[in-house]
Amino acid sequence: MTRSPLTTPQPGAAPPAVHPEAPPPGTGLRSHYNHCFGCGADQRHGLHLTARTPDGSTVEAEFTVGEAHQGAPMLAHGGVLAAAMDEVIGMSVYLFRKPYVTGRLETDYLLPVPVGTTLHLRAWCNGIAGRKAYLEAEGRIGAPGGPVAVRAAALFIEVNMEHFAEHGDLAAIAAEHDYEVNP
Ligand SMILES: CCCCCCCC/C=C\CCCCCCCC(=O)SCCNC(=O)CCNC(=O)[C@H](O)C(C)(C)COP(=O)(O)OP(=O)(O)OC[C@H]1O[C@@H](n2cnc3c(N)ncnc32)[C@H](O)[C@@H]1OP(=O)(O)O
Repeated sequence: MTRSPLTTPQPGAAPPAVHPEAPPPGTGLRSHYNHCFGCGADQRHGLHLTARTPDGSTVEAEFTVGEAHQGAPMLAHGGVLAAAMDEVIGMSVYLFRKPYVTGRLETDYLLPVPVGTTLHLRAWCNGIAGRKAYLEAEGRIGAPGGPVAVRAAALFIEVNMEHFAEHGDLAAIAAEHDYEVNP
């Protein structure tokens, strides 16, 4: 991965520990929001990623590139692939049971990805320093051990739920999460 210093764990960053309330190994992860472009079942234009964790600290998902995801004829749009990486990384950091948002996302495109391809996505955390989580993901063509087509490195920043209340629609989130809007 060609990464910038901004997505390279800073000195003193600690390796992440599996959260005691993380889903057990082998468990599927539920969508964090029904209308999410990445994982929401009710978002008809979305990517519909469904993920699982093999070990409570990393996440795996598959994304099949469809006609709606084209950039060049019959080839995946780079921005859509970046969205898939953003989503799978977001799912992996949510295993730590805190709300995070993407601060920075870097993407390497190594191979063209034709429509109809299933990308096998994997995301993991390289370290945590305060509110900053340093994460990485890859997308492999056709199989978990297939050729790497996309790599991403990201810096996610921990926020509080008020972030979503102030800037978005906390009530919509609270409808799906165990969170009181007006405690
Ligand atoms: C949906 C809610 C559901 C809730 C349920 C639970 C949560 C579920 C969680 C996950 C599920 C999956 C989610 C999938 C979706 C994918 C994720 C997205 O697409 S998120 C959308 C795109 N991202 C934004 O909209 C962020 C917009 N930016 C901001 O709001 C702010 O800039 C923010 C919060 C990122 C930082 O602002 P500050 O004021 O809080 O903090 P400051 O002091 O600026 O930064 C803190 C530290 O981080 C560094 N930093 C911040 N941004 C950076 C950047 N872009 N590059 C490098 N460093 C950065 C700073 O230098 C600072 O570092 P130093 O502590 O001084 O060492």
